[in-house]
Amino acid sequence: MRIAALQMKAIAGDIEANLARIAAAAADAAKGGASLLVVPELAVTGYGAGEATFSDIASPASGDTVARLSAIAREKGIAIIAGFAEREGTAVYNSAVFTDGIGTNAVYRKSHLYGEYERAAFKPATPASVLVELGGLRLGMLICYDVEFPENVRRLALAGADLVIVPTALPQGASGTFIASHMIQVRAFENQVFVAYVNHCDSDGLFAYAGLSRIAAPDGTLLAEAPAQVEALLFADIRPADYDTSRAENTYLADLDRPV
Ligand SMILES: NCCCCC(N)=O
Repeated sequence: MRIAALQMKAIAGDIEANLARIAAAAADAAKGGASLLVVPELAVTGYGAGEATFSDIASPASGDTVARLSAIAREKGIAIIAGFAEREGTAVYNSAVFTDGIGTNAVYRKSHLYGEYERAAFKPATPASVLVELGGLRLGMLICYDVEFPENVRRLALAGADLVIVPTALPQGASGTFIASHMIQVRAFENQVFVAYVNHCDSDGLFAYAGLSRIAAPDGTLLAEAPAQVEALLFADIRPADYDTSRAENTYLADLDRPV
């Protein structure tokens, strides 16, 4: 299955502009033969929108934001995973939705919020394995900081995920460069899964982002990577059978509970 990942300069607080950008990328991704388009953390609202704006424009899983993403997926003929601010009652979650546009929607809520900015705006969710099937593959979702906790990726791998999708808002800096340039490939290798790590680029007035989006294979190699500061649409062919040797040589999951 071919996937596409949009490293995106989102506009803080401008849902219309961000949805238009996502729709254009969905058209390009479908033309490129992709079955799935992934866009960054809070791509619909912009990561730097701020607590008050998140509260004002947050939308329930059954609401307008997911409906419009689903309509884009249906119109362009491609599934979409997108970060959005999700409202449930008085709570607002930092969420990501999978929609195939033809009836399947699945929402994942970020469990490991990063910094006071996020903790002031969002409610943390209990860590959970949200898996969806697409193109014969099992996709799991995490959001940015979640992936920096090995337990979260391991949980998805043990639940049967072939591919872990990570919408992200990784800031510029030495730590961000290390995480993007090293940690993501290790997460893929130590769990023998594919990992798609999809970041913002440039800045939104509040944050400057590292870019450096990438799609890593189970053997730790990169199938695609973006530069630091510009928008990019990445493509990768996800073929688990190509990594049977890696799985046979690196039996972490099988050996996890083997008696010592
Ligand atoms: N190293 C922590 C960066 C996490 C940023 C985020 N949006 O979760």
